[in-house]
Amino acid sequence: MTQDEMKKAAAEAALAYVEAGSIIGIGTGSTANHFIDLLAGMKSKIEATVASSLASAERLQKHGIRVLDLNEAGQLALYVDGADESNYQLQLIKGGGAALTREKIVAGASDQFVCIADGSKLVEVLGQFPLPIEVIPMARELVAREIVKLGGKPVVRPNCITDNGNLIIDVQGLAITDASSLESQLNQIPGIVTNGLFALRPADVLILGTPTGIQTLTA
Ligand SMILES: O=C[C@H](O)[C@H](O)[C@H](O)COP(=O)(O)O
Repeated sequence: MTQDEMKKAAAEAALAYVEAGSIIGIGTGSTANHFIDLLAGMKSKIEATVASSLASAERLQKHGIRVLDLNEAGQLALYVDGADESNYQLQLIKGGGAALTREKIVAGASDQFVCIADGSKLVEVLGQFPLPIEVIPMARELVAREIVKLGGKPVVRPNCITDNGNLIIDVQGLAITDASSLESQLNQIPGIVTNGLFALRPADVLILGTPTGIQTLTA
């Protein structure tokens, strides 16, 4: 089974969490794209979606799935999205596709967060994947200096402007043993819009596609 087939298997398993008549929050990335494509097969059963990126909104609309602004939709029952890493507490690193801020907003507006990924994303300690941080452009150098003080190596992601018009700084070299504290600490630095740690609001369910089948972890 390829990595992409495992992503697709996880996305398929997440369909079981979709309740008829509901509005569903939709993440971003290759795994979320599988979920969107599969959701198209049951689009008449749901009311609408809220997308965490312009790319996901476009893909949903191409399938004829209704996309609402979050402000119109209110509290959502379910959010389905991928991740770059998860630990066993279902704390995540996200933002490899630069959509972390909108993803965190939609996850925060959802009662249940079902994360879908291939098995390689499950790790003991977060931080092998560089931590993405969305930064307002004028604060780039300030934020980079503060990250160095925290022991990280900041790398501005080339040719990347987020849907919100900001930069992404990827932070290498962090072994993240207290993800909640680091998430809060980073968000205190002026110019950081948000960081890619989803620890204060982790996933509720993690569905992993593995070579031997689906593995489901719950918080
Ligand atoms: O910004 C992008 C998101 O956080 C994605 O959910 C994450 O990068 C995982 O992407 P993929 O499903 O392509 O591995």
